[in-house]
Amino acid sequence: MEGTSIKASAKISFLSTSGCNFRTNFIVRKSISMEGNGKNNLSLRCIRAQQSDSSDEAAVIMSEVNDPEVVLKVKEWEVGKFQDEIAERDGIRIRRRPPTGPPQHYVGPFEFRLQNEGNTPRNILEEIIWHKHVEVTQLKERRPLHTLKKAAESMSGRDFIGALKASYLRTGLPALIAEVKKASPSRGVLKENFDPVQIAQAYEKAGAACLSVLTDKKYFQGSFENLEAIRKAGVKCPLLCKEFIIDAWQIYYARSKGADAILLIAAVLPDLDIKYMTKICKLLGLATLVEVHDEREMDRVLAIDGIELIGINNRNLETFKVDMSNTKRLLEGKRGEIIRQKDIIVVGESGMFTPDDIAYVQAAGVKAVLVGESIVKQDDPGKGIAGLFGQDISP
Ligand SMILES: O=P(O)(O)OC[C@@H](O)[C@@H](O)c1c[nH]c2ccccc12
Repeated sequence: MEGTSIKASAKISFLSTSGCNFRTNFIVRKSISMEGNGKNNLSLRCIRAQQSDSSDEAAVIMSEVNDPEVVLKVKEWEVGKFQDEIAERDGIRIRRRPPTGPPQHYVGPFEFRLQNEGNTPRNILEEIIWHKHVEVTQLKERRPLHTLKKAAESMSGRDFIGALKASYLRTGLPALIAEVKKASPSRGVLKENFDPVQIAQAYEKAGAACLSVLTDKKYFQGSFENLEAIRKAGVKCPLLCKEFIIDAWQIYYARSKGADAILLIAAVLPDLDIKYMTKICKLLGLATLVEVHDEREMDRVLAIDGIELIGINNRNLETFKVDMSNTKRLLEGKRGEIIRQKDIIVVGESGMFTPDDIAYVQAAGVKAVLVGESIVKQDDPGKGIAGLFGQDISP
């Protein structure tokens, strides 16, 4: 337990269960790295995957050993094991889980809190991701991938990117992805009497091309029930499931609840994850919005084949600072050229309140905007949209 500082004197240090896991993990990692990378015996590695990790993915990998898709799946499994190393190589600062175990330990009625550099999140995004990791691990136990897959594959989807393009052609203004957002960690509760279906219907009527529905409970007071309810209420706008995705399982889950698109955050996901998850989305007929915040993330995403939709977040998810010039900076010069060549649609995200804001990001090159706070806060979110654009954009 070297390097562990115990905050209060009454608190006791002990080796947590996760400490044991790490040791097991270490042994597994060692044996895998001895096999080299990439070209070694695939099935041997699959068997090892199954032996070392009783997860669903390993079972799926085993059942599809002869499928070319398996290569990617094994990669995904590897990403799980080598996550930190791969993430570091891609310049990712967000760690997927606390390196020294969760910060809280419950033993019977007692809570032990060990705090040290390793188990305290460095910023809000990291805190969200650590929480998501626990949440998804629990959800996956209740709904294994193979049962979920059937539900996801039986859903029919709407064309998210097509709707954005059609709206841009219709209005000559950036297509609106209107966000159904009750609260956020940076702004607190945005709307007290929050009726997600009513808001979604008002957005659609007022000219939104697509909707974004927050599904994270703890930090955004969203839910998958909201997503499902909006879909079932007959709203025709394609739906983006606004979730912190760290595991392919979540994509199938989102689809089974009615999503037409999902968000992948480049600050969180290594290239390998982005490639693999985009591939799954294509198989399921979902669009992928890949979110970047800085030049490095933009360059990583531009180097990945098959990306059709990139979001530039004006809000830094580590500090909450909003800076609209971010969109402009990331679209200047060579990057803008590549985006045009590849025919990628860029979505300006966050912190837009006025027609001037819209004009500013449109001049920078975006063809769509993702807006939550400024419209959801209005008594009539439909009127909020007209206010945001300075004109009625309803169809
Ligand atoms: O409410 P705003 O400032 O208009 O922002 C909307 C949207 O861009 C924001 O909610 C968002 C962008 N990327 C995210 C990733 C996770 C959670 C939320 C977000």
